[in-house]
Amino acid sequence: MDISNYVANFHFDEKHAAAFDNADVNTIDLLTIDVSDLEKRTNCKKDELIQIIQQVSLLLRPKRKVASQIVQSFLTTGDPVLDQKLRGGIPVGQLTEICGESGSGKSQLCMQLCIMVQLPRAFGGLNKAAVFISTESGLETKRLFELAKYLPDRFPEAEESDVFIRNPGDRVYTILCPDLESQEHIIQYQLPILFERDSIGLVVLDSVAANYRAELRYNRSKSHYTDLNNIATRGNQLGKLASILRDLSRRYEAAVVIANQVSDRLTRDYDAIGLFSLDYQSQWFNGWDDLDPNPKIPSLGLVWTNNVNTRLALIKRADSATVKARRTLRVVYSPNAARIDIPVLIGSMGIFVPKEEKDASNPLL
Ligand SMILES: Nc1ncnc2c1ncn2[C@@H]1O[C@H](COP(=O)(O)OP(=O)(O)OP(=O)(O)O)[C@@H](O)[C@H]1O
Repeated sequence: MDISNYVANFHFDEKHAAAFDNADVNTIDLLTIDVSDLEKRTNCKKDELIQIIQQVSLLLRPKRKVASQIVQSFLTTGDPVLDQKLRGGIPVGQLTEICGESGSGKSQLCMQLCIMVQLPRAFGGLNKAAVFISTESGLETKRLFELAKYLPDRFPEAEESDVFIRNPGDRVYTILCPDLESQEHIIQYQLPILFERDSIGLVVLDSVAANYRAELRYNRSKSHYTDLNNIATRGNQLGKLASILRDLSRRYEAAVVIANQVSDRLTRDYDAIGLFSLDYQSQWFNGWDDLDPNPKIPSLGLVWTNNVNTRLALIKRADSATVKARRTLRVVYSPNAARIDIPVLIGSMGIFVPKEEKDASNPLL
């Protein structure tokens, strides 16, 4: 009997344990098969079976938590104003997606978080290591060092030694997975081992869509059935991926940040397709609406959207042709923060809210 997989220190008496083993009844069977069928299969008495089922059900009942007992912790972005607007920073124990077009700064923000997670808790870090899983090109270690070098500028009131990281690469595990098979293997088997061996506070997956786009794509010009099959397989794999990451993030109190690519969004005639159409409604969870200059759609569709707790979009501003480093960081949806557009800049120190915005949002900062 496999009860020890679910609860510790629960033992069936010898008679029932032998009966369940002989009838090949496991814990799930015990809780799901009709008790009369169990009675026939195991030759145990019905009232004894009911008693055992009640005991096991009680032990497996989810622990109740009231909202006030749930304490949400966050990893700092390294910018107090950005953290304030995100209502704390990057949530721990949840999945956060950062989507945006190429060059919008997704990897920059991910690398920045790999530095921040190493900081002491007093500065919003978790004093833990990061895992950076890349699917396209490896981690830019030179940039990682540059970001770490600017920590004293980010925390001017701190003693320099408190925010000094001599070798930021020492606490960032980097893994390159160039195809879907290695990606699945790494996330399912290697990542849990890393979590057991070291104190990990952040997992970055940069970017999630690359391998799915290459291997399980929707391609109308080929067989329609292959397309449908690919969509179903992809949905299944994405659900599994999110579930493993969510489980690890909760169990080990880590933040999980996933970079996602985008494709162009075509404006549609809503008079024709209706306001209840998915195309119209999706503006609220995709991040870009038709009023944005170059509307986009995050890759991987609805299944993935449903698996992500927080979606942040990095949007190149209309004036980014003149001021190249300007971006809008949009909270698309989040359990912690309202939808909001935050003007940010990408500079040598990483992503930050420019001074004039800081002054406008809080004159004390
Ligand atoms: N050392 C630096 N100093 C200032 N800005 C930088 C520096 N390095 C990169 N950038 C900025 O970051 C942008 C690139 O960001 P990043 O590589 O994170 O994009 P991305 O969204 O991850 O793109 P992709 O999807 O193609 O990987 C550049 O356009 C540049 O403006």
